Amino acid sequence: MESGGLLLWALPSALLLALLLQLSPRLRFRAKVLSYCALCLMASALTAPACLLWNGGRTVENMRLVCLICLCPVHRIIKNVVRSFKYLYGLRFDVKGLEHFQVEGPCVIVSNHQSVLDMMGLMEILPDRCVQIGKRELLYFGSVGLIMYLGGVIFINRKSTSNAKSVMSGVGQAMTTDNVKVWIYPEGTRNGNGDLLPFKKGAFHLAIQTQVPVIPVVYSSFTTFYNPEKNLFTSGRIRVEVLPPIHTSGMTATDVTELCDTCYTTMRETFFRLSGTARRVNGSTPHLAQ
Ligand SMILES: CCCCCCCC/C=C\CCCCCCCC(=O)SCCNC(=O)CCNC(=O)[C@H](O)C(C)(C)COP(=O)(O)OP(=O)(O)OC[C@H]1O[C@@H](n2cnc3c(N)ncnc32)[C@H](O)[C@@H]1OP(=O)(O)O
Ligand SMILES: CCCCCCCC/C=C\CCCCCCCC(=O)OC[C@@H](O)COP(=O)(O)O
Repeated sequence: MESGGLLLWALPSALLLALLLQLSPRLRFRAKVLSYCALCLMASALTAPACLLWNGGRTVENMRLVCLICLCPVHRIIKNVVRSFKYLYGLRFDVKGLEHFQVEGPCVIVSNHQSVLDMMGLMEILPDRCVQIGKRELLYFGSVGLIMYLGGVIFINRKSTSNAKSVMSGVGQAMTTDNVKVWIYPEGTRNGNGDLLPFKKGAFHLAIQTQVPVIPVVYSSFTTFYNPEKNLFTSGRIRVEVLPPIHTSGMTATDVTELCDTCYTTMRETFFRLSGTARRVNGSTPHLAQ
C-alpha cells in the first residue's frame, strides 16, 4: 500500500520536474547551481568529522591559527574532495606555471574571482601550507562554513577596513612564523563580467609588510560556459596560469599602489590572452584601483 502510494506521487512529480527542467532554461540553470551548492554542503558535512578527528579543530590562539592545520592532511582532504567535483560538471583545467609556486617560504597569491565555481579552480592548484582570506559571512554557510573554518580560512569583515586591516596584520605575523602562504582575491568580490574589477590594496600591503613575494594566478573567463544572465552552465575548459613571483624585498608602504597597479595590469593582460578576448574597445584604459 505504502510503496504504491509513494509511486503514485513520486513518479509524476519526478516526471513533472524533468519536464519543467527541459522547458525552462532558467530553472535548469538554477537547478545546476543548486546542485553544486548542495554538493558542497553535503561533501563538507561528510568531510568535517574526518577533519575534526584528525586535528581536534582549529588553533585560534593569537592568530597562530594555521600551524596545526597545515601540519596535518586536512587541506589535502578538502582539496581532493573538491578536485573531484569537476568531473561531475564536465570542467577541465589546463594549468601552466605551477613551478612558480616553488618559492622558499611564505608568499601572497592573488587571483581573479568570477563565481562560486572558483573553489574548484582554487583546489585544482592549491599549494601546500596555503590559507585563504574570505568574507566573514561565509562562516555561516552551514557545513561549508565549518569546513572553511577547519581548513584555516581567515575571515574578514569587509565592511570595516580597520577590522580587516588588523586581522590581516595578524596574518602577516602568522605567515612568517608558521611559513604559510596566503591566497587573496584582490577584487574583493565575485565578478563574472569578462573583465577584472579594480584591486583592493590589502594583499599588497600584506606582501610589502612581510617582505614576501606576490604570485599572481589568472583563470580564463568562464563566460563561454557559465553565464547566469544567459542561463548558461555547460561543460568547459578553463586555462590557468601561475605567473612568476614579484619580489617585494626593499619595498615600503609608498610602493603599494605601484605594486598593485603592476599586478593588475599584468593579470588583466593575461586574463584577456587566456580568455581569447581582445581588450575591450571602450574599456581599454586600465581600470586601476583608486
Ligand atoms: C570538503 C568539500 C567542501 C566543499 C566546499 C568548498 C570549500 C572550500 C574551502 C576553502 C576555500 C575557501 C575559499 C574562500 C574564498 C573566499 C572568497 C571571498 O570571500 S572574496 C571576499 C573577501 N576577500 C577580500 O576582500 C580580500 C581582499 N580585500 C582587501 O584586501 C581589502 O583591501 C580590505 C578588505 C583589507 C580593505 O578593503 P577596502 O574596501 O576598505 O578598500 P582598500 O582600497 O583596499 O583599502 C582602503 C584604504 O586602506 C588601505 N589599506 C588596506 N589594507 C591595508 C593594510 N593592511 N595596511 C595599511 N593600509 C591598508 C588602502 O591602501 C586604502 O588606502 P588608500 O586609498 O591607499 O589611501
Ligand atoms: C544551514 C545553512 C545553509 C546555508 C546554505 C548556503 C548555501 C551555499 C552553500 C554552498 C556554496 C558553496 C560555495 C563554496 C564557497 C563559496 C566561496 C565564494 O565564492 O564566496 C563568495 C565570495 O567570495 C564573494 O562574495 P560576494 O561576491 O561579495 O557575494
